[in-house]
Amino acid sequence: MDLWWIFWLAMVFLAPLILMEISSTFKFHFKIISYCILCLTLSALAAPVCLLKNGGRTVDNMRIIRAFVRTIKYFFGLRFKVRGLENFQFDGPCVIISNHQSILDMMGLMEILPDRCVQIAKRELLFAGSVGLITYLGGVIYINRKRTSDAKSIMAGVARAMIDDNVSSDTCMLQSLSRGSNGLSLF
Ligand SMILES: CCCCCCCCCCCCCCCC(=O)OC[C@@H](O)COP(=O)(O)O
Repeated sequence: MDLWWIFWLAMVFLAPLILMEISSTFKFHFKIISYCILCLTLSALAAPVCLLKNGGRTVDNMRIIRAFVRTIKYFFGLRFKVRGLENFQFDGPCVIISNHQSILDMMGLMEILPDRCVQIAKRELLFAGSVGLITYLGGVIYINRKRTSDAKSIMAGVARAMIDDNVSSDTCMLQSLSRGSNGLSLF
């Protein structure tokens, strides 16, 4: 009986494990690619849940997206430590300005994301397959960074919506997700 297929199947699973032991560069890229594939897969799973629960594009879907994203840490054996959560208590509407460095930070963001928090992101995200779809369903507002006038008018619209929502400078919170700030830090 030809058992070569078992050998090749085993190699498909074993080769990455062996290469990860040998090369830290491979390990890094393998993990990043796995992370992206996981994001695409979870987005594809979360999209129908969002549509069934909330019917379309709404910030309420972010609760569902947040729950899906929070599972990613278990795939990679990660644990998050949040420092300064006492500075992150607020009653009314507010603006959160977060500093992030890569797509990996999204996991940390989702650990502390408050309910009904409308996010602003670069427009390119809309074209990221199922991730684009999930950001659309989650009510993300897109900014075209290549067209400053468009970006400005979108931001002006956001500002008007915030004024309508009674967000004043008193309720603005300047928080940072990066290390070393006085606000909130994620490790
Ligand atoms: C269920 C799995 C879902 C996975 C993805 C869900 C994502 C939902 C939240 C989206 C919020 C993302 C905020 C991104 C903000 C943004 O757009 O940052 C741009 C920066 O990077 C700078 O980019 P660059 O200059 O190209 O390095």
